[in-house]
Amino acid sequence: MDDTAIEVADLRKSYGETHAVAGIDLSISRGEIFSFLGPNGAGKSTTVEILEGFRHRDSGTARVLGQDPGTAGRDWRARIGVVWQKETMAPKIPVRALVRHFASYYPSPADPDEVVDRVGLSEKAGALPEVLSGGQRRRLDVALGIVGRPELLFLDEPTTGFDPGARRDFWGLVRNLADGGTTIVLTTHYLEEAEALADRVCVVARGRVRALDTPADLGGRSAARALVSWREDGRRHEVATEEPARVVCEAAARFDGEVPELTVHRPTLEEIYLGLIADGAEHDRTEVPA
Ligand SMILES: Nc1ncnc2c1ncn2[C@@H]1O[C@H](COP(=O)(O)OP(=O)(O)OP(=O)(O)O)[C@@H](O)[C@H]1O
Repeated sequence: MDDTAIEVADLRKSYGETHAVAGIDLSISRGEIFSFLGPNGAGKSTTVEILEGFRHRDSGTARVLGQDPGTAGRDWRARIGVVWQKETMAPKIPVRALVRHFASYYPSPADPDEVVDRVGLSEKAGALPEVLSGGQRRRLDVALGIVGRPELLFLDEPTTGFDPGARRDFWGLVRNLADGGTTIVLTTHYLEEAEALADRVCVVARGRVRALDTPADLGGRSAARALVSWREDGRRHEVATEEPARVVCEAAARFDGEVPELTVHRPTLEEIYLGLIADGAEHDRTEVPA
């Protein structure tokens, strides 16, 4: 079997004068958790909807599970799960019955009861969707997205409205799915979610890929200097260094033990991300003079 789940080259889509997707190239491996990050209006949803086969591209090539999403048929669609950014329209059917109903659309679905349990809705299995809380409603969307046992699962801001515990449970669920071989394409605005889950993150801004790498290496993060800071002689000292361990050891030797108010700071994914977005804005300004 081909190891590539998604391959796109020079993907483009405009709405009138808005170049929502302005030439995107990327490749996603089977079993990978791949995360899109980017500011509002960056072109993430448009890209993902083209890959899901719900939006037509203007130009470029796209292969998703070996087929062109613009022309692929029902068999292909049954291999894909989607959790939309907006709530799925749910009829007045209780949670468990609804998940069972959705399961009946797929050739080899998961056990609906197990799915309800996996998303943490067992206690609400008999409730109508309309009485669920925002976070519970979102979990129902996730249940409907995974009940067909998709090979490829698109999650568009899946944890909006989740409390911190539910978010961590959800991360566990996504990791389990990926361990079982499901390819996951996650769009999120939560940097910690991308960091916790993604094998690789793709920063998109103004319809283009700004950076694509592992969370640890994105934008040169792992090679970036650390900031070591401590209190000595009544004032704060700060050293930006590629060798934080050496700086800490030297300080520890001087103090013969604990170093007062010692901190070692490495750039967070959020700091790297904000830098990439700012760099991109500069780049765009030089490309398109006001
Ligand atoms: N149906 C549409 N008609 C016209 N313009 C659209 C349409 N859909 C999206 N756009 C525009 O295309 C650009 C990219 O939108 P898109 O929804 O892909 O961004 P996004 O990165 O998913 O944003 P967000 O993080 O806010 O969901 C935006 O400028 C948006 O206004």
